[in-house]
Amino acid sequence: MKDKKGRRYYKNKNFKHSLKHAWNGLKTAVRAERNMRTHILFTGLVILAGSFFQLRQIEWLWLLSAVFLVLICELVNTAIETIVDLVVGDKLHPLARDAKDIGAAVVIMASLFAVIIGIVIFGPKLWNTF
Ligand SMILES: Nc1ncnc2c1ncn2[C@@H]1O[C@H](COP(=O)(O)OP(=O)(O)OP(=O)(O)O)[C@@H](O)[C@H]1O
Repeated sequence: MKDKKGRRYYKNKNFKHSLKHAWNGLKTAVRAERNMRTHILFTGLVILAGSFFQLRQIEWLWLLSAVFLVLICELVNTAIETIVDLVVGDKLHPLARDAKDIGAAVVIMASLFAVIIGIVIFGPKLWNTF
């Protein structure tokens, strides 16, 4: 569907529109995906722990990169799942399974990276504290 100027009618008109739709996408993902809510909870806990241990700037950079990578991958995974469900509906298909499994693997890889970063940063601090 196009408007009089030949543009798709649902195309974002300006940055504010783009931002509004991105915010809606974030809300949809948080509402629909329990994993997304878990990642957000962990992000909050990690930020609290970072403040408690008064991390250095470089430690904050690694930590925030890791937790944001997990959130980004979970959003991409949710988008993949949504597209797969749109295409196949209730039908089972090996390619649908593969697409979803690979999407899940993306999140697992990012989570593994975040766990390693967490151990490297907090491991010695916890060891010295307790
Ligand atoms: N249409 C399908 N055809 C074949 N296998 C499917 C299909 N939909 C889902 N599966 C299989 O079931 C698994 C779970 O699918 P589901 O849509 O419930 O993902 P999910 O539990 O929301 O994933 P995540 O834990 O990453 O959020 C997929 O990883 C895939 O192996």
